[in-house]
Amino acid sequence: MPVGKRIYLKRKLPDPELVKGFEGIPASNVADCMERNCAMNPRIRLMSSPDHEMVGPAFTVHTRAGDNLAIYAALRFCHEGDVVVIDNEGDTTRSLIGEVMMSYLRDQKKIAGIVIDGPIRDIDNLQNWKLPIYATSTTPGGPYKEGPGELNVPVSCGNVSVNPGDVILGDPDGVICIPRKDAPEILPKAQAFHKKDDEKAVLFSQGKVDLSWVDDSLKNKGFDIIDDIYRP
Ligand SMILES: O=C([O-])CC(=O)C(=O)O
Ligand SMILES: [Mg+2]
Repeated sequence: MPVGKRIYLKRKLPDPELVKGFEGIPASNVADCMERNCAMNPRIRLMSSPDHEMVGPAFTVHTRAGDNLAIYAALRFCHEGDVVVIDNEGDTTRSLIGEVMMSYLRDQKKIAGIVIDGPIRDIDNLQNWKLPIYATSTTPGGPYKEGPGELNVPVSCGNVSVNPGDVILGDPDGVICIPRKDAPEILPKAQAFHKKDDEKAVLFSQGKVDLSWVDDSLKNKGFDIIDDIYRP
């Protein structure tokens, strides 16, 4: 098996009902149930205009920096409902994908979304699409198509480890990764957290909140509250 050029067609997949369960829960609420320790770096941001959250199992791509042969391979082998997650070795100089490839992924493969740790192009059209597209930036400079690269191996995307079949959740705040084996434990916690968070926002808006802990914390940490102006 040529390490660096392996295309795994199979992944362990999460229960589809479980994946569906995350729909409608803000990524921030789920992240809070994972000790706030699962969010991709904010360099990866929403580039399109979806009217829904992105959720689906990760179809992972490790591509050579600035090269999209492995992404073309993903076009062949990914499945409906997948979130295609692309590790581009941190390159920021070449777009990996544009409107042409995206059209195939949206209309033929019917993926749930795509997360690219690197630039894209053709943003004038893609920015209006409903397909959730996350990427770092844009550049007209295009990719090469030489390889190597691998599909459905562990990758690093936005500084987060993603395994094939992990649950990927994205909303306008950004993207998180919920490891497949942890997802059944996280879902009920996130559902409860979401309900409580909504209630908390209403109470805060009405001023029905006890903030005395802030005073205690400031005191314990040695803050100085000064009843004067700052003099440079
Ligand atoms: O040239 C490429 O490989 C990528 C591209 O612009 C497109 O998909 O529209
Ligand atoms: Mg193009």
